[in-house]
Amino acid sequence: MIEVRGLTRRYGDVLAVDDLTFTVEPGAVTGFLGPNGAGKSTTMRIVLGLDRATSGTALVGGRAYASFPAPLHEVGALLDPGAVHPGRTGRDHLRIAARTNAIPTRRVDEVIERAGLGQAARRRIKGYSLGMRQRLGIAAALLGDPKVLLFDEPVNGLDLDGVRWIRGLLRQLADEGRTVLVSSHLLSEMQQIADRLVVVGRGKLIADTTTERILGGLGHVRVVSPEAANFEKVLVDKGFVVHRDGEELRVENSGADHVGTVAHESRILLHHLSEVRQSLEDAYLDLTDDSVEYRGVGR
Ligand SMILES: Nc1ncnc2c1ncn2[C@@H]1O[C@H](COP(=O)(O)OP(=O)(O)OP(=O)(O)O)[C@@H](O)[C@H]1O
Repeated sequence: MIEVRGLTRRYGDVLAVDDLTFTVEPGAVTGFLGPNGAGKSTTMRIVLGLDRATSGTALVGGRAYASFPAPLHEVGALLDPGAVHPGRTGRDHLRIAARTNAIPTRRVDEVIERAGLGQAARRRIKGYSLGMRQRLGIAAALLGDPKVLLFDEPVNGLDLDGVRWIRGLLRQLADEGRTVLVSSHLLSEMQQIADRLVVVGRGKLIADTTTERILGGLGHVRVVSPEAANFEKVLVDKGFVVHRDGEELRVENSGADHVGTVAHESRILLHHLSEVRQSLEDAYLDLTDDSVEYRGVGR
């Protein structure tokens, strides 16, 4: 489990992380979603003891990263896949990491296999494609068989096969009961990968819930009825949140089944009844509307 409490990180005038609180539970893939500069990498770096918090805490299994005697056994991370010695082979890179962390060498071959590095493990890293570098980074993250894994933008720059492979791997790791936090600014990608979403913008928490609820909760029901004014009153009396525009109603946070049932019970004639679901992308843009640091002209 990862517990972030009141986390704040200031760099001079920039408030990179602003009083952020969330928990990442085991057994699920949690997406850490936000636009560029939202503070995702900074938060992950603090969890991994690579940066200091200005205030607040970030704990793994109830402890600070720095307090682990053998951190690779507790937490694995893919941060910057470029941060490796280019002249070494992938296998040597992993062997050195294993040796310095008292991990048996046979584990190196296991993670090479799990990460699908295959024969590439015996080649020098400088000849690796981005996809191979990502796989090597993931092999390194898995080396200590940790219960908690953090992946910073793991699908960046990967082709479709690579993206599919990462999706499958994240799912397996979560199914094994591990805690999996994966950051991305790719909303469509998160929709396919994550069970839960922690959404951030400008260092602040915007939402922390299931992916489904973000999608479903922001949807609404559209109704067209010649008796719209009457139906509006009936719905409001029953506690629904309704907006009316002539013969058209917009019923928030509900489903067509509920609204249809109320119409039937009240003998109200409907000409149209449909659920309008937002894509995560639209939902996300709505949520972060005030929080996007850089936005292209013309949006
Ligand atoms: N070492 C640093 N010194 C100064 N400012 C920094 C530093 N690291 C991050 N920042 C600033 O903090 C803010 C958050 O950056 P961060 O990299 O954590 O965001 P992010 O959500 O990971 O974005 P991206 O998707 O672009 O990686 C940005 O405004 C960034 O410029």
